[in-house]
Amino acid sequence: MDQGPSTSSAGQDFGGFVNEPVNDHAARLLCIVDDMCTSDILDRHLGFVTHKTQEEPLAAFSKEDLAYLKQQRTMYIDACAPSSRFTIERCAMFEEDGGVGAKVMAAKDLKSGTVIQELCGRLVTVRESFLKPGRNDFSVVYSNFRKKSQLWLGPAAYANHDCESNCDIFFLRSGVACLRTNRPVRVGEEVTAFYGEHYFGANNAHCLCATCKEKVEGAYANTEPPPKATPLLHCAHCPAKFLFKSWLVRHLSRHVDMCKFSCGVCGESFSRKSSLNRHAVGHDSSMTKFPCTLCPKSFTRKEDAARHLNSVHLKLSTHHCMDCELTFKSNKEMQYHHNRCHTGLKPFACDQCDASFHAPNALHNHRKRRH
Ligand SMILES: C[S@@+](CC[C@H](N)C(=O)[O-])C[C@H]1O[C@@H](n2cnc3c(N)ncnc32)[C@H](O)[C@@H]1O
Repeated sequence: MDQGPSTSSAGQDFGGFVNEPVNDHAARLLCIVDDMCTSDILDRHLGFVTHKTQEEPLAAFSKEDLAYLKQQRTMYIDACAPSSRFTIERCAMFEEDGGVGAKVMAAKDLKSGTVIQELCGRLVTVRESFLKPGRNDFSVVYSNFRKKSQLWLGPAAYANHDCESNCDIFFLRSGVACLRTNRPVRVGEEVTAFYGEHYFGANNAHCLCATCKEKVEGAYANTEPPPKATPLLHCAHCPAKFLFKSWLVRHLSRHVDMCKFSCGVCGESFSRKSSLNRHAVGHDSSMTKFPCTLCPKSFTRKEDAARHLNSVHLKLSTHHCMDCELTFKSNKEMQYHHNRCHTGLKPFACDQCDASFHAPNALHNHRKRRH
């Protein structure tokens, strides 16, 4: 999101930009506390797993870190409170969000110029090298004026971009910005921000906002030549199609023998040797440093212990991806994520052209856009 000087309304220090030393620790900490808050507060409230930066957890939190976590928690608690002037809801509009996106909707009529303080987020300046595309760069504010990028994480990060947005960024205090309406917003209307002229490609050519749709601009414009159909590799055993041979080869192993690696200690079987190896260290007590607090199981990785606690004991998101640490509310959501991020599987084929997609909502968007 590009922010020139004109949108810096309240904060004279421009949200902590002035002479602020760039500090990867601060950025990491913000990612970690935000992931914790969205898991604990927002995801429980919504009933699905929202975006995560996947930053490695800290070994220990200092007193200052805990105070920081508390402040971030307060932002989400206020945002999810019944008195909040907006709600955060599921949004299946953008394929890039992997079926687990969210959007902000007005819960009350708002006059033009309303500072929605509870729709805020914390800003931390980052080096470009810190940002990992598609992982931790999902909410970045860029200042054309100061030539710096800042992560902006908190409830406000769920506001989508619209080329004629109804809100602007408003700097509340050093390091904290919220949204302010720039025209009257009616209850039930989506609350949107303007990310910048070129956030979704040059002149926002890939923008999928409602305004672009209405004006047949951005990704809806008919100016591009029809996309050249990429020859897809077909699986001989099922309808799956793949872009790369390596993806097809990996997929084919599923049709051969799903469980060819079995554990010599407990007999559990796995389709991959790496999964068996990971499982086997669980039998070696010298390697398991993270015990479950509620049962005798022990884990080599802190994330695995947390995932076990969440799924087995707390019955939170029980469907975990077999290839990464993300968990999902339903098996379908997990499968769509797995298709998109790990196998490239595109089982949802368009009946009017050669395109196929990882999830039904992506197919639906394609049909609406192209046919
Ligand atoms: C700051 S997040 C907004 C919240 C997002 N919907 C989510 O749940 O993660 C930015 C991401 O939302 C999606 N997005 C928001 N507005 C968009 C738009 N106008 N066109 C395309 N994608 C958009 C893109 O995936 C983008 O990377």
